Amino acid sequence: MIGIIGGSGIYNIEGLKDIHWKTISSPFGTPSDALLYGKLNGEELVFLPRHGRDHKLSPGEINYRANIDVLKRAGVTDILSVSAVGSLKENLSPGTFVIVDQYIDRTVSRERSFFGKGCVAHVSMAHPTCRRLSRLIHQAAAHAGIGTVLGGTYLAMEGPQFSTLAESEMYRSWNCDVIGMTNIPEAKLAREAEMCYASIAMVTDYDCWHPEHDQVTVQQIIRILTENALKAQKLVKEVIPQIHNDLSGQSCSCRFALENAIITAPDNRDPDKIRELDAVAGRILKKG
Ligand SMILES: CSC[C@H]1O[C@H](OP(=O)(O)O)[C@H](O)[C@@H]1O
Ligand SMILES: Nc1ncnc2[nH]cnc12
Repeated sequence: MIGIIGGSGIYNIEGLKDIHWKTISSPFGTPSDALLYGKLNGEELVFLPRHGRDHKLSPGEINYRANIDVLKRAGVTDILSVSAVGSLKENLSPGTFVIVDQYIDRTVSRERSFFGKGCVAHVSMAHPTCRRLSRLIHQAAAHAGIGTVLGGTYLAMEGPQFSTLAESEMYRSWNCDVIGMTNIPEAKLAREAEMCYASIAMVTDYDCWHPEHDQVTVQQIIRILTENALKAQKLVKEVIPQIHNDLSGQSCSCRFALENAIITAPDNRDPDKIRELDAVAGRILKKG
């Protein structure tokens, strides 16, 4: 099952048929919204608006753990994240789609793990997005005549305020490509939940560092997103069947991320914590 997390400006999936909203509860609290189930060209998917349907949650208020947990409970194996980002590179102009492959985490006040307090785990984040899914998106986009940049480092900032000029310059000196506020902890939690996660970052602005461009504003972001909405929807439509048909997903390493990650011995694990982890870590915990 494919799950799409829609960011700013993406509050539905066009052409989705047989739709219904379903509220799924999570031991990790309240997710951003109910899940929208539907079929796109006959293939079932679920959609979750990251900030809620009415965009009422700021990046730091989103319950990322609950979001990933309910997607896992819905049977989602592959997550496509769609996000608005600022550009930190001259050549990544507004309108460019970047398929993110690295993150630098500068967020400060978010729950970033399902584990701890009774069951400790350490997963690898060396390659934080799914390379298989990312390649499928890149190929499907090319097939649809949509140019995408395969690979790019996303600087995850806390927000909700945009960066200062000094911060923006510092992130540029770190060779980051794009900047946003939401992909972390989402990508970390998807990895802990053994789900494939890929991120389509749509460049909407040059943040505040570019001498020939005004500082970023929400109005500017929405204008660029509206201009690119069709392209994003087309890309999603193109890639869904490719993901469905890719049988190699079943053996993708993302799906086994917890294989050697839990350090707390079975006898020492807190039963309440284990119950909380029933969906995200069910596969591995059943093994004992
Ligand atoms: C409305 S602009 C800032 C906002 O947009 C991005 O969110 P998302 O990744 O959900 O598209 C950015 O990270 C900020 O949260
Ligand atoms: N410049 C920017 N900084 C952080 N998040 C963003 N989302 C879109 N543009 C952004």
